[in-house]
Amino acid sequence: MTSHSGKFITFEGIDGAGKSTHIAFVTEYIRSRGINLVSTREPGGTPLGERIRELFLHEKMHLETETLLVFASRREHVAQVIAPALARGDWVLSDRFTDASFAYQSGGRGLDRAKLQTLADWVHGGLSPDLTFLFDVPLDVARARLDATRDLDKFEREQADFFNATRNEYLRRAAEFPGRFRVIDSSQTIPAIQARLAAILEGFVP
Ligand SMILES: Nc1ncnc2c1ncn2[C@@H]1O[C@H](COP(=O)(O)OP(=O)(O)O)[C@@H](O)[C@H]1O
Ligand SMILES: Cc1cn([C@H]2C[C@H](O)[C@@H](COP(=O)(O)OP(=O)(O)O)O2)c(=O)[nH]c1=O
Repeated sequence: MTSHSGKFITFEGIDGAGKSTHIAFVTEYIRSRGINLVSTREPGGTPLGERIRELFLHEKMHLETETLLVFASRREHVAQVIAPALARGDWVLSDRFTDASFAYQSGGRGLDRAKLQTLADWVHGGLSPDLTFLFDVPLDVARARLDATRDLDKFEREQADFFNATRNEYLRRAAEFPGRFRVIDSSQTIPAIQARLAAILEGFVP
């Protein structure tokens, strides 16, 4: 649906699903094919977006304020980073994009999906991911991995019901858009996951 020549790949999953671990592998895999790529993330990806990210992650606010902030960050990200990179023919790897807003703000928090769709139509400017990896894992596995590693942000401190609803919305989106989503069972070992990622990418890179 997009007119660019680069590819736009996004990475999604509940906190602790292993997204960061596997982005590194995919980045290396694509670079090794001689493709220029831009690695970025949301919320963030631009200097303004990174400032929004700090507010978004650490301040308490109304659900709709939170949603508007993340889409403001995304608008800047699309305009300054994603669209120009794709137009140059570079590939863009983004640690989260709009599916995260559906999963967290709608699935987890209960915002009306129609409002998110309106914002997405407004902010994307016709652009959409070509491929989305969803790292899917049961909540107890994700929590055990996170507890072992770091201080949690406000989303990571949420309760089990929130993360189960978030995960379910991701899976619902994956079923709705099977053409671009690849669901990865992240309870497997890292080498098993890498083998699956390589098999998917083999069919995707030129
Ligand atoms: N398949 C896996 N098996 C065991 N540990 C894993 C696996 N994937 C990730 N981890 C570990 O779990 C923790 C969280 O992974 P991370 O990639 O930071 O998750 P996310 O970015 O999705 O929050 C890290 O310590 C990481 O090494
Ligand atoms: C992009 C996005 C992220 N988030 C949340 C999910 C994560 O809990 C948090 C930051 O994501 P992330 O960068 O994946 O966190 P970390 O660096 O700790 O792995 O923001 C939303 O709630 N909505 C969104 O639209």
